[in-house]
Amino acid sequence: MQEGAAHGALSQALQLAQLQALDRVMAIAAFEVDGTLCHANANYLKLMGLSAAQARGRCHSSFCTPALLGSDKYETIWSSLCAGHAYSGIVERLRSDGSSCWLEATYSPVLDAQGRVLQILKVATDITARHAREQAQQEHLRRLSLVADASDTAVLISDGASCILHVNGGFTRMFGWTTEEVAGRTPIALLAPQMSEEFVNIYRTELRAGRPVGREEIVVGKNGQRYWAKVISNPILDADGQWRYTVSMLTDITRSKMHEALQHRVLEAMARERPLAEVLEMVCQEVERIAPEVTASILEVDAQGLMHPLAGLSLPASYSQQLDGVAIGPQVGSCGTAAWRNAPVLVDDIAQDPLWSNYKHLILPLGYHACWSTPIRNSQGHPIGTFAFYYREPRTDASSAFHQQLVDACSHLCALALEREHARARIRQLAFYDGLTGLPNRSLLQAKADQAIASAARNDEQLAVLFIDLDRFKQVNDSLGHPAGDELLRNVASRVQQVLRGSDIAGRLSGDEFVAVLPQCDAEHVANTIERLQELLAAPLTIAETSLAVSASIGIAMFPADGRDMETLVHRADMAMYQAKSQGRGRFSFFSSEMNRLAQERLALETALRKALQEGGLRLHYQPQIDMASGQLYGVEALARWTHAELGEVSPARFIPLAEECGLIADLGRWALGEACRQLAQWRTQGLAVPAVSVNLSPSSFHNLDLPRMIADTLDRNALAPQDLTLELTESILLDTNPSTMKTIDEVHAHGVRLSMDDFGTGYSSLSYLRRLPVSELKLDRSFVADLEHDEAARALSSAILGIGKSLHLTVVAEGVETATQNVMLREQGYPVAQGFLFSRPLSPQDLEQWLIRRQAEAPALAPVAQL
Ligand SMILES: Nc1nc2c(ncn2[C@@H]2O[C@H](COP(=O)(O)O[C@H]3[C@@H](O)[C@H](n4cnc5c(=O)[nH]c(N)nc54)O[C@@H]3COP(=O)(O)O)[C@@H](O)[C@H]2O)c(=O)[nH]1
Repeated sequence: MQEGAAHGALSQALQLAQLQALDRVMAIAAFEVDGTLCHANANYLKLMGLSAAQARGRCHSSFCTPALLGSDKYETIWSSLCAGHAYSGIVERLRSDGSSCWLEATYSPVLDAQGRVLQILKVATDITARHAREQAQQEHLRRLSLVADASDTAVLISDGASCILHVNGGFTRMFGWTTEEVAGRTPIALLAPQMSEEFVNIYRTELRAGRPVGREEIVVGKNGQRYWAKVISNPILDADGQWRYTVSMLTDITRSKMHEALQHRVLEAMARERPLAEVLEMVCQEVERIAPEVTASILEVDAQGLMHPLAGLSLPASYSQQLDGVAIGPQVGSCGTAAWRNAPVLVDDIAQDPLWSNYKHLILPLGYHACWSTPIRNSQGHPIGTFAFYYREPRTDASSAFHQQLVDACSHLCALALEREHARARIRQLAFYDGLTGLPNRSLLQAKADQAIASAARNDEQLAVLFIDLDRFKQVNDSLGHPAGDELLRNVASRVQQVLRGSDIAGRLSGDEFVAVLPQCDAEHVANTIERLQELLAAPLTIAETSLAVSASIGIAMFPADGRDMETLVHRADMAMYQAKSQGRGRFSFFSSEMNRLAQERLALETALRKALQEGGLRLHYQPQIDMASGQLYGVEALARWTHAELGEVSPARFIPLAEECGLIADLGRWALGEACRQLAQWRTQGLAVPAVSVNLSPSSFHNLDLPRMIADTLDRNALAPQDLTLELTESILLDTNPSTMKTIDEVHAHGVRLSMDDFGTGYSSLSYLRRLPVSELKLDRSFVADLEHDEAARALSSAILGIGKSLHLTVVAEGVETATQNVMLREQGYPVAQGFLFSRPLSPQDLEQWLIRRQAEAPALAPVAQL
């Protein structure tokens, strides 16, 4: 009994201790069945932020969140408690300050002896901090999984046996499989079955050793879609260093990899100047390596719209050859139509598609059923080729995305290679061919001729070089304009080519000069060829609505007789051409050694003349011009003289044309002007009355727009008036089409310098021409004067010319008066001025001074002139 009482006391004490311990660590509260708080320990009050007085009478619902109160849950739980059922859970409650706290709580109904619920006892622990941590952790995990699933990187987790455990959303999107579909399968067998066993072993060894493995691989998805993927596999080891998992990440690098794989090789080949066909074949091979299910082909489309196979060795040559030269069009298979439309053409069923109706018999026997062709465009967007895939198996949607990327990469590269080739061809054309006629230019002609000459030398054969110069080409150019001249040259080039053999070489040197090289050719063959050429050239030709009679002067030099190299042969053929030209139009002439001698002489003379002009070796003589009425000096004409050290006196009739030909005439004119003005000024200083000086200027001197200023300076420098100077022009100036000529003439005239038309009556003496030129003087050509005494017509003409001059208020000077009879006749006709040996030959300045002094002394006897 005592023992029992002791045991009971101990048990009570223990219960009390437990309750006290519970009371110390837990928050405890008791609620009436209606929810009124009837007891709360210190922990509870503290947790809820209440004093005992504030807690008293509060209802349980006042601690609950509006969300809980608004839901059915609250009523359900409370009813269940009131029905005697306990409830445990994590609950959110509101403190007195409105903040929320999280409790791990147990609600226990307190029953009376009859089992009726008297109160609800709540025992709770504050887990607010833990709850916040867990929430944060969950959010972190949620975000992580979002990253994993939302990322485009495919992530795959496999175990140590390489069996797939999990794939992320990115994997599913990229490859089409969900985790459920691929769990348990090995990644390599699934994605890259082509991978070698050797690599698989290395791969596993590395992972087992804890080392990550990275590689770039072509991988295949659920529907056959292919990607070029960058794969990084990271092994996850456990605490014991055992390989437990592998996390592999696969990134789609198809586009960049394609560009890299293709561009690397192709651009390198281009940089190494490999031929176009080789570069494009490389593109096809690379494509077929990346996508073995296709056969690639590249065609070029030329400027005429004809197709030419460039690459695609996997297609039989017999097939490609049949496409060569086929014109693009609206129904010309996939390629011809793609180039025609300048848009991709995809034909999935060649057998049925009308685009292939004329060509399917070529391709179907080869086992191809589909063809996808894309135009290759130049930088202006025009089709210059096609890039095509031929398929033996039906195409799939999955593969076409991959193929599209290949097409994009390749057509760009092909365009680059083709455009580069076109640019090179254009450069070649510009560098070696004449832009106007398309004939080889001087450089190419030289190179080809060198080869032909070397071959002729080796085989001991003759070879002819023809120098062809069109007759009167300048006139066509000047009268019909340059476009007409160009057309004439193109036409002549084509006619020259027509008469030549395949082995002959034709080229254009410059202007209207062509050269032809005829290998294995004797003089007879040359003559025949030239005869045919002249006949062909003479065939009617209408340019700019004008019918032209074309002829050419041709010079011929023969290898080896006339020279052993092209330079010599062309030079000698040129000399022979001059010889031919001097004989009239449409002639030809073979080179001779006499011609050569003359040419050498001419060259020597040219050199000496240049030197004389530079070193003051030229002089001026002056021929008096006489006023017929008074017998007084009217003026003097300055005439150039040159005494050559070996040749002696060289006639101006020889060195003036030479100066024209070798471009010295403008310098000579400048010198003559300066010297004549200087001399006139000097005479005047000496007190000699020389009224004016005439200077001969060639038409080319008037091309110089600076001539008027130069004349004005010269006159100023010598204190002369403009009317002291007369410039003698020849009628050929009327044919000069240089735009500067008329402007210069007008300016010189406006300055007050007189202009005289020399040799009048021999050339283009037309009144309309004369009116255009502001001349003050005409000089009757001396041929009329020479014939005056014996020729009625000459007399009539000289009279008519005088009439023309008078009607235009021009002074007419009779040239070349040698006899007194001529002089009388001219005076009777009314000529106001005369010049000729009768009065004086051209004289040196000193002789002219003596002449003047003598005349002045004899003045009474000399005037009138008839007394001469
Ligand atoms: N552009 C330049 N042309 C010039 C210059 N100096 C001369 N020439 C031209 O050269 C041609 C030949 O000239 P030249 O041998 O001096 O002959 C001139 C006279 O000597 C000659 N003449 C004069 N009177 C007579 C004569 O009674 N009988 C006869 N047989 N010949 C005579 O005529 C030439 C002058 O002719 P023209 O100039 O037409 O007045 C000649 O065309 C010169 O023009 C020069 O510096 N620049």
